[in-house]
Amino acid sequence: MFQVLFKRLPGNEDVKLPERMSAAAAGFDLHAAVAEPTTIAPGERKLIPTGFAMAMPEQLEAQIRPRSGLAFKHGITCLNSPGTIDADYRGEVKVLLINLGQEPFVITRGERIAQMVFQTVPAITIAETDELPDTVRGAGGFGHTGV
Ligand SMILES: O=c1ccn([C@H]2C[C@H](O)[C@@H](COP(=O)(O)OP(=O)(O)OP(=O)(O)O)O2)c(=O)[nH]1
Ligand SMILES: [Mg+2]
Repeated sequence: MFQVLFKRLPGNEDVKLPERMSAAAAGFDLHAAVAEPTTIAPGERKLIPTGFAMAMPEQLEAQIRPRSGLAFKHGITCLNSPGTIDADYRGEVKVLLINLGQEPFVITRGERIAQMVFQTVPAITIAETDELPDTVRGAGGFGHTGV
């Protein structure tokens, strides 16, 4: 079990912190902390504030992913999906949305705009070498096994 800390940023007492909408949901829904209704025009991207900052153990990262309902119904998705929240980031979590639909989309304060999924990050060390271990695949890739 990992403990994650959420800190509301000033002026956002009315905006819900990330929450699971079902007991075993993988994603914690993120709420928009826009001051006023914000329109994303077709093809436009906007960075949407969430009103909180966070701290998690360094074995974790958090991924910001789209909500499938918004994607399906309105073409709203995360441009940098999945967005990466580093364990040492203490700034406001923001969601980079893009409207791939045909209609303008209006985001209202408190609306659930994306979801955040936690993942463990393996501890690794890096070493430089002149020789890599052989494999059957070798350098084959990009469809070399056929379709
Ligand atoms: O959807 C996102 C993606 C990133 N971030 C924050 C947290 C993350 O830790 C930081 C940096 O993100 P990233 O590493 O993806 O961006 P970068 O362009 O490499 O910026 P930096 O040079 O600050 O790492 O920005 C968000 O709030 N939302
Ligand atoms: Mg980075």
